[in-house]
Amino acid sequence: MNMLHITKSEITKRYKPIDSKAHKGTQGHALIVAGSYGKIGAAVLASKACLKSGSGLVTAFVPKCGYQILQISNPEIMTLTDVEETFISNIDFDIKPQAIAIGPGLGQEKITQNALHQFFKSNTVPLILDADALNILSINKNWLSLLQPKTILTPHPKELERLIGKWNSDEEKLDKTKAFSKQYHVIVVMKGAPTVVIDGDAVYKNSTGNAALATAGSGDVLTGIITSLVAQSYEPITAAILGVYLHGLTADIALPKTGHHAFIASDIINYLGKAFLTIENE
Ligand SMILES: NC(=O)C1=CN([C@@H]2O[C@H](COP(=O)(O)OP(=O)(O)OC[C@H]3O[C@@H](n4cnc5c(N)ncnc54)[C@H](O)[C@@H]3O)[C@@H](O)[C@H]2O)[C@@H](O)CC1
Ligand SMILES: Nc1ncnc2c1ncn2[C@@H]1O[C@H](COP(=O)(O)OP(=O)(O)O)[C@@H](O)[C@H]1O
Ligand SMILES: [Mg+2]
Repeated sequence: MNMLHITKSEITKRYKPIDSKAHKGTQGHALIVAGSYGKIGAAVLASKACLKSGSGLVTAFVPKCGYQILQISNPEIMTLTDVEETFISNIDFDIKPQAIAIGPGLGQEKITQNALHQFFKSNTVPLILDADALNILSINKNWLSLLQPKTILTPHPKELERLIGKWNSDEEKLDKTKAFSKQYHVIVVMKGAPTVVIDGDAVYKNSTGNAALATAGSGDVLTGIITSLVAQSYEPITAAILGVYLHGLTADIALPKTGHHAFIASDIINYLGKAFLTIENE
């Protein structure tokens, strides 16, 4: 099988140090479309992880109820709001991001589903889809053909099952995911222990991470990391591989200090700097 282990040496080959002449305008602008009433935290986590992974500018697009939460919890992040108070109804903005994430905490209101449909019909910006964006696609499977090639999907096992149906073995799960990836020309980040990234017949198995990551919001953070790397002009497949490696590495570095129990999704964000330094110092 065409399976590559995502080891430190594979990562150092792909990592691009930040240019000494970089400025916020060259470090990529990422847009995070996320959150609904009660789940604005998902938007906070994803957008903060995005900023802390190197994007020069990050904008969060949230329902109106998320405005103050975003601005107070993350002063470095710009915030755009939907016309609706508690959910997103129309993905409309006048910025030019280099990568867009949609999904964490989004909810599945019918109006939100329609907003996604309209967006998919016209969008040409590299896209990362997670959580409710995946659940919405699962109940509207004919919209999958609207996605641009190399769109990144980051399902956990339940979200993957909603997309591709049940499997009876790991082999069948892999085969079905490869077939799905080929049919829609998308990259699938099969989250789990370990996370496996699928791009058609190419399979990349991650080598970092531990059970400390089994905590609310850790997937929202991964979405932010991968989106940041795409905004910084990494190829989508490289962003996916590097993103899952860094995400897992934060937990490996933190574990001796935090233990499994007390590690939370915000700690992934706190340890991102140390994870990047591990790669840079190779
Ligand atoms: N602070 C926040 O605002 C948070 C918001 N979140 C959002 O909440 C929404 C619901 O997400 P959920 O993922 O909780 O709901 P889902 O219904 O999609 O997934 C939960 C189900 O998936 C199963 N599952 C998850 N990971 C699994 C694994 N590794 N192996 C086997 N089964 C697995 C669980 O047992 C459960 O049955 C999403 O929009 C998500 O982004 C969550 O990320 C948690 C934090
Ligand atoms: N036992 C584990 N070992 C390694 N990684 C794990 C483990 N449990 C969870 N993770 C990682 O944590 C993340 C969980 O994502 P997800 O279920 O979407 O969380 P949430 O929706 O709460 O943000 C994934 O990246 C997954 O690979
Ligand atoms: Mg999730």
